[in-house]
Amino acid sequence: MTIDAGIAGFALTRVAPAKINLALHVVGQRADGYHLLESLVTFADAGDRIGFSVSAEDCFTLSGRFSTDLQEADAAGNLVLKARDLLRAYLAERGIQAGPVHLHLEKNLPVASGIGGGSADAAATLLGLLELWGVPVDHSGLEEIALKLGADVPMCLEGRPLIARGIGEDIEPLSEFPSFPMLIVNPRKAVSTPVIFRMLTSKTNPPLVMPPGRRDWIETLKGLRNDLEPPALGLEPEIAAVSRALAETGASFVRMSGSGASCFALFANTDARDAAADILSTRNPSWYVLSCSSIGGKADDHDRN
Ligand SMILES: C[C@](O)(CO)[C@H](O)COP(=O)(O)OP(=O)(O)OC[C@H]1O[C@@H](n2ccc(N)nc2=O)[C@H](O)[C@@H]1O
Ligand SMILES: Nc1ncnc2c1ncn2[C@@H]1O[C@H](COP(=O)(O)OP(=O)(O)OP(=O)(O)O)[C@@H](O)[C@H]1O
Repeated sequence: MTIDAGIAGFALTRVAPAKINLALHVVGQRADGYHLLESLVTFADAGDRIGFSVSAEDCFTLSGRFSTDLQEADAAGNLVLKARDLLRAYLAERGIQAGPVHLHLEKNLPVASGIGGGSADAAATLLGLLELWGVPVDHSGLEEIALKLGADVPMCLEGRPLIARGIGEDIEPLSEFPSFPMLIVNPRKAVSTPVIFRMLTSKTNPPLVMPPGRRDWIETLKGLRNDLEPPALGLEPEIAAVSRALAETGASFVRMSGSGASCFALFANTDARDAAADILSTRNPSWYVLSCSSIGGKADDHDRN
């Protein structure tokens, strides 16, 4: 694994979008220790990028603002390479030989930050390799590979608003969820997902209930929770500062995503989001601030700019 110039010149590129848990209810625990969740999820229109080219031999290169945070890790532990190897093994079992590839990861999302960067990379790698290799894999086969890579990978394959249940594999698309101007802010403190799950005091919390009929989505979100927020706040108090700073910008809605420490804010329009991004970046130069929009299902009447 080497750090190199970048993603230009690849045969194919794919964005691996940041995942946002708009709400995350922990409703039980399986015998193997994994937690049962009910999560309302959307995705940003920004994230990591992955480049794909056919090559004489397999290779993996990295660039991007957060690439050095992954350099330390064993290259074989990178979810991009795990996804390549699992897909190749799945195809080999079915008599399909998948040739060597050069994969490039432009790591733009902070690592271990609750926005599923590694899971998004794994999902984008699966989808990109299928296209590069020109091989057919049915949806259930792909979901089976995805779940082996991580509980968040099946939802990242979907990449659109959805409700996830089970440990994340039971997915119901939410076509009516709109796009929102959004900020994602991380205090640059890595938070370990298994540690936060272990810190949970209650494993059986009230379920995620969606009100019937036409919804005010912001009011709906306010009635839901992220059950991982209290333990994450206990471990990393700066999450409270991020959340407070976002709320003070006048955002319509603020919450922590996943196991933290990233928080997100939804805004009524792009002007309000851009003004908030300027203020937060100036006052907190060490924080990671991503100005983007969430990807909508169908209806999209929230950005009145
Ligand atoms: C917090 C979330 O990001 C919400 O979407 C996910 O539940 C975590 O998904 P992920 O990072 O892809 O999780 P994995 O890589 O599969 O698991 C990491 C660790 O998190 C814990 N884990 C994860 C998912 C889950 N439903 N219950 C768990 O208890 C387990 O200790 C597991 O060993
Ligand atoms: N391509 C990758 N990008 C990010 N992390 C990776 C990658 N490959 C392996 N990892 C490892 O996976 C762990 C989780 O990283 P990730 O950034 O996906 O966390 P996260 O955003 O908290 O995920 P989630 O929201 O799914 O819990 C890190 O400790 C990191 O070392």
